[in-house]
Amino acid sequence: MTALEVRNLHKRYGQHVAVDDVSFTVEKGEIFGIIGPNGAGKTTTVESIAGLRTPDSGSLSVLGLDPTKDRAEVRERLGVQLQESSFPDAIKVAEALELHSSFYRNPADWRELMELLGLTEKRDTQYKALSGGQKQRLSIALALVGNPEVAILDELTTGLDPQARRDTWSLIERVRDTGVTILLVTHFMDEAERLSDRIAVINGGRVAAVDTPAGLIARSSGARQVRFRVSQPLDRSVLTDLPDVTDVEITEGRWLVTGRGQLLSSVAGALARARVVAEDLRVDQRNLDDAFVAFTGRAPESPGNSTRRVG
Ligand SMILES: Nc1ncnc2c1ncn2[C@@H]1O[C@H](COP(=O)(O)OP(=O)(O)OP(=O)(O)O)[C@@H](O)[C@H]1O
Repeated sequence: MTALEVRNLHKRYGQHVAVDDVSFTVEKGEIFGIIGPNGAGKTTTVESIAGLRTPDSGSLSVLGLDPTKDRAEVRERLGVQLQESSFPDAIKVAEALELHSSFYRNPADWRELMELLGLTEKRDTQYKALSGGQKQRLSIALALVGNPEVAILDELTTGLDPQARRDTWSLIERVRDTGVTILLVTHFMDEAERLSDRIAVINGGRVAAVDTPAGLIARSSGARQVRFRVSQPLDRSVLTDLPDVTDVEITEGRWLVTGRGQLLSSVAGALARARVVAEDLRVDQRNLDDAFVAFTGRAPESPGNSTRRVG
């Protein structure tokens, strides 16, 4: 069953094309990640889905509804955590949650959410006195307080320290396990890889690829390398003859085999046939950072650049 459908979305600000042509479909119950460089059009895309921006062309469907026409119904069934939330400075944590829960027909238990997000001891603290991480956790709680069927989380864990990030990931997995569909915009490749069932890579206002994290990594990886020592003499041609192998270097008894495709299993099979044991075997591990570079031509923003400590 489809939860979200984006077809040929196009949005410009004046002469500047923010979203050129974006299409993807999110199934019910999925965590769908969106990654891409700064300014790629991620926020414009998700804010259009949330009905907060009006696209110039293309079509959007949220649980079968049109977010530009069926605003009230979409608001009821879709929760949004935006990059920058603005609240009155003097509002207290518990007041904000109670107030927002009153906007919905079938809200979640706001006290439970406050507890889940570690905000109970800050319940009487004013918004202006919260740390960056606490404000972030409050914005997640507010996205979930309406008991939404779909939640949009933009920069979910920006501003959280490593432990708080991991706790938030567990929380999001628990939310997904209750059947909520999650659209997750993130700059953190570890977060996208850990949480997403599928990921869209957006670059220059277009979808560069949509796949599972493993699929993106597999599609992006060019050369792979395997390193090992051999238990007994081995003829180099045993490996250079393999179709997946492009290069073999031997330095001081250490073998470095470069190749593509199923390199590790090809090499392991050839060594086994030659009755040679590979010792101290290492395989270069490709991850989503490599996929990001391959599909966008840029390195992902380093988490260290934007992570603040939770006060
Ligand atoms: N309200 C606006 N008016 C004018 N230009 C805008 C507006 N909002 C976004 N843009 C521009 O549109 C482009 C896409 O912005 P958007 O925020 O959607 O990208 P993004 O992928 O979410 O970026 P980031 O990762 O930095 O949040 C950017 O060049 C941005 O400067």
